[in-house]
This record gives sequence, C-alpha cells and structure tokens, in this order.
Amino acid sequence: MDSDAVDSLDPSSASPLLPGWAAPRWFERVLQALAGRDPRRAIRLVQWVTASGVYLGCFLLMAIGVADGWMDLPRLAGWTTFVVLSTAVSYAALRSGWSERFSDPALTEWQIVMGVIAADWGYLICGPLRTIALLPLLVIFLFAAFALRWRQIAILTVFALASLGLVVFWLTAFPPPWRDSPAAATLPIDQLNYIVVLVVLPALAVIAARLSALRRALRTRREELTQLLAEVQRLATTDELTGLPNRRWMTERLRQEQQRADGEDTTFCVAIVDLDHFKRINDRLGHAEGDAALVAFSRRARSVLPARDVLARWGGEEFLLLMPAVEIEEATIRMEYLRQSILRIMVDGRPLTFSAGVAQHVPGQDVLDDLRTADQRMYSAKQSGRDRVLNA
Ligand SMILES: Nc1nc2c(ncn2[C@@H]2O[C@H](COP(=O)(O)OP(=O)(O)OP(=O)(O)O)[C@@H](O)[C@H]2O)c(=O)[nH]1
Repeated sequence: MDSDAVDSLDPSSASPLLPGWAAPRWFERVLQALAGRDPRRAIRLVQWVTASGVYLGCFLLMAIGVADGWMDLPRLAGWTTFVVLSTAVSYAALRSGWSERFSDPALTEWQIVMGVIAADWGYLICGPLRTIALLPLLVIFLFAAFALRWRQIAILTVFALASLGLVVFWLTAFPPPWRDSPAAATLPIDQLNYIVVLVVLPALAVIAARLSALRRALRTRREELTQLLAEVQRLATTDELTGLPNRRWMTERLRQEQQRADGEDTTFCVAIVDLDHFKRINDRLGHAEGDAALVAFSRRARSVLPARDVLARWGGEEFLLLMPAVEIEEATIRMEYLRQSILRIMVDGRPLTFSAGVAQHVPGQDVLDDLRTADQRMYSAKQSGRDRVLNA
C-alpha cells in the first residue's frame, strides 16, 4: 500500500498537515515551510527531512574530524558535494510534484540508494572513525518499511552489502594513508559516540512516530470497518419497519432449525400469519396508519410470545413464526393466545385480526414444504371467514 495513503487514513487527525501524527508544532512548521500546505507532500518529505538531519549530523562529525586531524577538507568537500546534490535533486522532485508519476512518490528507493552510497563513501573516507558512517545506513533502510515490497528491499540489501563489501575490500587491498591515522589514538571516542547517538536517535524517533501513526490509522480504519460490517449485516437481515428479522435471515434460520431437529430427533412448528383486510386499513386510513398497525402487531406479538420463538416479517402484511421444540397442539394453543392478544389492538374502531396456518415439521422433509403446508392452512383460514388459526 502507498505509505501516503495509509497515513492519510486517520479521520481523527489533530494535525492538518500530518494526519494522525499529533507531531510537534515545530516539526510541522519545518515541514510546512518545505512542503507547502499539501499534506501528502509533507508526508513524503518526512523521509527527506529525516535523511537530511542524519547527513547533517555526519557532516558535523566529519567537520570535527577535520579540526581533529583524522579527516581532511578535500575528502569532506567531496562527500558533502555528493550529499548536497543528491538531497537537492530529491527535494526538487518531491516538492515540485514530479515524483508523483512513480508508484512510490516518496522516492524511497532512490533515497535509500543515495543513502547507501553516502554511507559507503563515508566509510571510505572517515579513517579510524569509519564505523560511524554505517549507522545512518540503518536509519535510512528503515524507510523501506513504509513503501517497499520485500523484493525491492531484498535488492537494496544486496546492493548495500555488495557495495560495502567492495569498499571494505578496497580499504584492505589498497589502504589509503588515512585508514589508520595516528590521530586515532587521541580521538575523544566517547564524545564522538554520543554525537552519533544524538544524530541517529532523533531520526529513529521520527520513524517510530510514523510507524505508530500508521498503526493508529489502521486500527481506526479496522474499527470503522467492523462497525460498518455489523451495520450492513443488521440492515441485510432486519426488516426496517418492524425491526423484526427479515425473510432472508429467517430462511437461513429455518434451515438451521430443520438440521437441528432432524439431527437431534426433535421437532418444531411454523406458523404463517396474515393480517386480515389489510388493504382496507390502508385504503381507509392511509399507508402510514397501515405501517403503524404492522408495528403494533409486531410489538404485541413479540411481547406475548416466548423468547425462544422467532417471529419474522415474511413480506407485506405476512409474518412467519418459528416455534422450536414444540408439537402442533402446543403451537396451536400459542397461536390462539396470540390471536386473542392481537384483538386488543384497535384499528379504525375495529380489533386487528389475522388468519394463520400452523404446521409441524415432518422429519426429513424440506422445511419449505412445511411452510407450504402452513400457507395452505392459512388460505383455508381466510376462506373460512378469517380471524382464526388452522392446524389441519
Ligand atoms: N401500510 C403498508 N401496507 C402494506 C405493506 N406491505 C403490504 N401492504 C399492503 O397490504 C395489503 C395486502 O392486501 P391483500 O393482499 O389484498 O390482502 P388483505 O387486504 O389483507 O386481504 P386478506 O389478506 O384477504 O384479508 C396491500 O394493500 C398492500 O399494499 C407495508 O409495508 N405497509
């Protein structure tokens, strides 16, 4: 994934320039001065600023070396020219937006290659203190974590190892006069080591902060996705008007019940419930009142039915009730009780009624056939005058 894209994921950004970072103001100001107000360019320049800070630290160390006598000015000038030119080219490409034509607009690979050359070159010219030239190499390589694939990282690693190997071979085979300069004996090693840490640690801190911002952004995004998924699942399985499970969810639930009953040698009943004269309710009172009657039915039914029973909106003014572990006699009594309870809902001055057909699962039979039986009984209930429950 493009590291810019990951960084810009966090919507809870406190900082407009570095989303999700909560970076210190001064760091933002430096970036803003360098990048303008474009947050994506600012993020790309983070690597550049980090690398430049490391180069500057190395330069200062080598400058101390010149003063101390273990480094001479022409060697330092050559290295500095290379570093200034390569960082200037990187900056121009990043700042102008020219780098945006590449798959990695942060120019990570290019910056790592330049870093490796600078480190090799530093190793060649730093004489007795050449080990310090290797530390920036480690920092610069961490950039790879943000944008590169393992193949690119592997190629860069081989390049770094091969080029340093060549430098080491060169230093051994053709030792230059400065390699083991006598000035080494008087070097203030501890102070110089401290300066190295001073240079390297802030750079590592910037990289760690960036990784932490990425992690936070990804966690936020994952939480959002989890919530969205739960909402999508709820919407996909719930009837919006009544809040009951919908037909899709219920069909799946019926299949599970069928498997459970057949596997455990138990039974269950289904009932199809169709509200009576619903068209008349709609026509006389309007669709909104019709909706209100559907909601009133659902609430009353849910409140009088046992928690184990599952009521779903099957479509229109039709509902389906699943009664697990219940035989048809008990199911019919339950439906009769429901019918009586619903009569207390008054719509347009009349009690709300329904016609229902109840069927018990026939072992081994497809649950859809059980539903067909219940449906036929519901139609018989309609034909024989409505407001009744039939189980045969
Ligand atoms: N308000 C409202 N009406 C609905 C909804 N879904 C279906 N209907 C209406 O329910 C009515 C069903 O009418 P019919 O199938 O003729 O049945 P009925 O009038 O109930 O007659 P019987 O079933 O024979 O007693 C239609 O007018 C549909 O428009 C809904 O979500 N809200």
